[in-house]
Amino acid sequence: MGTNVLTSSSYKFYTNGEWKESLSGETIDIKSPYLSEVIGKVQAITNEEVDEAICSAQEAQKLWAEISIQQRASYLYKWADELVSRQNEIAEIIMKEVGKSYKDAKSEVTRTADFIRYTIEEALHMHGESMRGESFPGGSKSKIAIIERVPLGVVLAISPFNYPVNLAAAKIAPALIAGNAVIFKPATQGAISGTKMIEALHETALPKGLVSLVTGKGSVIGDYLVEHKGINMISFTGGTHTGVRLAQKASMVPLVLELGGKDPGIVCEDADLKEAAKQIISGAFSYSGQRCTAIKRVLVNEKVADELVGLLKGEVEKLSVGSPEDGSTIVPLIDNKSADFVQILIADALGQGAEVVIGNKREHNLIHPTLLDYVTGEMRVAWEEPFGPVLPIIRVLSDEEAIKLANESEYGLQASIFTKDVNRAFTIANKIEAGSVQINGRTERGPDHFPFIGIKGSGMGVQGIRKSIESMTREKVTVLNIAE
Ligand SMILES: NC(=O)C1=CN([C@@H]2O[C@H](COP(=O)(O)OP(=O)(O)OC[C@H]3O[C@@H](n4cnc5c(N)ncnc54)[C@H](OP(=O)(O)O)[C@@H]3O)[C@@H](O)[C@H]2O)C=CC1
Ligand SMILES: O=C(O)[C@H](O)COP(=O)(O)O
Repeated sequence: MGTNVLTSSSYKFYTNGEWKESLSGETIDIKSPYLSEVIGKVQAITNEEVDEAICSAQEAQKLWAEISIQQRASYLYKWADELVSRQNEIAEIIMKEVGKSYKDAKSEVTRTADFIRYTIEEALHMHGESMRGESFPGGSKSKIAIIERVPLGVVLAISPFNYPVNLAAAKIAPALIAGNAVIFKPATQGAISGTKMIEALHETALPKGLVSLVTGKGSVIGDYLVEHKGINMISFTGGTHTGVRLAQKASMVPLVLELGGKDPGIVCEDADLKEAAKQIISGAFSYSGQRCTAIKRVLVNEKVADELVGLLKGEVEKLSVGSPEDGSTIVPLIDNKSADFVQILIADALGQGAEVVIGNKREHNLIHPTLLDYVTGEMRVAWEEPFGPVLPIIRVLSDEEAIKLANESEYGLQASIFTKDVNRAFTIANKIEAGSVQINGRTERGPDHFPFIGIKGSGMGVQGIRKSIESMTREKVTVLNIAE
């Protein structure tokens, strides 16, 4: 850390194997969330440039699907190696661009390299199947179906700001190994990190046109990309509002959507409260709560609520607050608008009788970790995703009430249950409407080969290495009729 890694004030977009400036002549300023300065500009590309990218992707994909998976793997292994060798530079850019601590940014890069390698290995070990007609009444033994997975074509990968490298590569790697081409649209705040990741991919001498980096505001080029007839599959991670809009615009293409969340941490009266408090605070406040999987509300049994609140407060007091350059856990939010939104949720709750346990302090877009007690269902913070460091505590009288409140949410990403009674944990888990339920642990996406699922307003389809590969391929059946 320390040297200035942002060497170019204006970053180019990437298509057909070349780095280009947009003919629009327009760029977008990328302002660091904590440095109060513009750290670079990215191209605002035109619809015609999107067309060119998709056209070259279609061409390149045909040949890419023809070569062997071992050949495709060799490019991706090189990509993983390149990322590792550039980890310090990329981590520093992630830190500056999205305000994530250097340590977390670095582990995002190494996690990405691990992800790519595991994706290759998984794909190498995925095989088709065959079946004979004789199993069905009247069917014949001489009819054999060979069922293989084939690529879908051109995958549109749209990623959010909070994991600008990892969540993008988590789409690009499975798409490529399965034989697809990729149009990658990074979050604008995150596009420089995305550019660096694609520079590493470019170093592998990947065939021209196979991957394009298209930069520009989602509100400007998003619909054009999503509705484009040359796109055969969309993998999107981002907010629920954007995802729902996208689903309405996209027609007749498979979609995987990983969206927002309001993960509850349910604490039963028999829980190990000390451990629960640790897990909840780490789950809620890492990277200032800017994680889809952050614990975003605590539903605690009234009998142990006072004790838990004391323990939670103690854990919050240990959190470091400040600059990502100092390795702080609580860092300035991505922009002022996001901080304003968190502030509105806090003010609404306080106006309706919630009590501040700790926090509710703000310096520009840095919001100190805030615990709110006595939150009720009337308050917005009980239901809305803050994407910031505020954790509401709702006191409940029973497991049934906790389950009811958990399920009344529009979201269904994950939930955590804290109890020493495994039967009780399963009884609750079975009733929770969420993609995943964690028992005695914080909500989180990893390890990355686990299926990662959002239901209701939290998404559609499944990610996770094998599931991502499956989502970017389809089954194809070839039937052999042997002469008898
Ligand atoms: N379930 C999951 O796996 C995850 C979910 N998330 C969710 O993402 C949100 C935070 O990320 P954030 O980046 O702010 O999310 P946004 O929804 O604002 O943006 C996500 C991506 O969508 C793009 N986009 C914006 N408008 C359109 C459009 N009309 N058509 C197509 N694409 C568009 C954005 O581009 P641009 O930046 O240019 O606007 C960005 O690349 C939170 O709600 C969080 O919960 C985050 C991570 C993981
Ligand atoms: O954006 C997010 O929040 C991630 O998908 C969650 O990943 P994590 O649980 O590994 O932080």
